[in-house]
Amino acid sequence: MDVRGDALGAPWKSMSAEELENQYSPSRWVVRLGAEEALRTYTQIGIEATRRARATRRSLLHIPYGDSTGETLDIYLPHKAPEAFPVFMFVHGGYWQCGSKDESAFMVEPLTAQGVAVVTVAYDIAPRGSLDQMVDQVTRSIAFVQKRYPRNEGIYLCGHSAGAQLAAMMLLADWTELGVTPNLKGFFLVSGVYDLEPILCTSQNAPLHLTLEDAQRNSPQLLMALTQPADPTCHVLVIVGQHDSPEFQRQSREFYQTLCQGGWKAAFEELRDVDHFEIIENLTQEDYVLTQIILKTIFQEF
Ligand SMILES: N[C@@H](CC(=O)c1ccccc1NC=O)C(=O)O
Repeated sequence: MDVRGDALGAPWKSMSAEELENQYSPSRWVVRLGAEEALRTYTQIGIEATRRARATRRSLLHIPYGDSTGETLDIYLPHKAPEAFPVFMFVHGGYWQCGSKDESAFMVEPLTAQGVAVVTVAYDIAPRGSLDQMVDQVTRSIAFVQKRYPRNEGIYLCGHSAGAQLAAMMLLADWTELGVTPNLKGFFLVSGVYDLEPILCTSQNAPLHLTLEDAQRNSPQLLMALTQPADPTCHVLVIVGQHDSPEFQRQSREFYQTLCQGGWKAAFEELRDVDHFEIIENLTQEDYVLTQIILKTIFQEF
């Protein structure tokens, strides 16, 4: 392919190292605050939401779904937990090297108030875990939830940023060897990265040590082009913020297009006036547009 063709198909290939670093540093695109303050605020809101969730909701904390110390999850139950309920699982972001379930219970209050159980998933971030291990861990966390709540009214998987890559990989998971097919009814992929190759050229790769092969094996954008939907009725909503970087917006749009071409029931939303972090922070609010989209999807109110 000539240089022009390459740049058209993959505009990041013609970017300088500095520009690529910028495009893949979400906090630098926050307009309401400085980059460091934006990251601090995100963590604080997550910690506070988690504290409130644990104080006000019935919770089962640090439940192991596997043998590794990182393989635990938290379950937050609706108040008068009925026999059966939908389950919303959240896979946190942080470029596979930071973040934790213990500061990620943003959406617990509004969702449990409507009868939805919320599960926040921990996985072994780098340098302890490799990306292949993280994908395997998230797969097993979903199988664990299905086995624990076999009569669930649907599992809805949400991932943010790097967590959206992990969640998107679940569209391609092979459940046969786990002995259970989870009742996955919807995906919410928020401000994600679906083609990992550009990450190789950024400082984010220092603790990850991704090779080109690792990146390709874990890029749902590449893998999705080669597969058919396991369940064509499963909703996949690809969401990005107006103030996400152009590269993050391109990644979401192209992944959405690939999902459509592959026959998935996909939708795309660019949410106005929000950046990479505000989208998730706002899930603490019942009246936020994305909280409402999630509730409408779960309760099929269209
Ligand atoms: N150092 C990164 C941090 C970051 O990307 C991030 C932080 C918290 C949750 C998600 C994030 N992004 C992707 O996973 C930045 O520049 O914003």
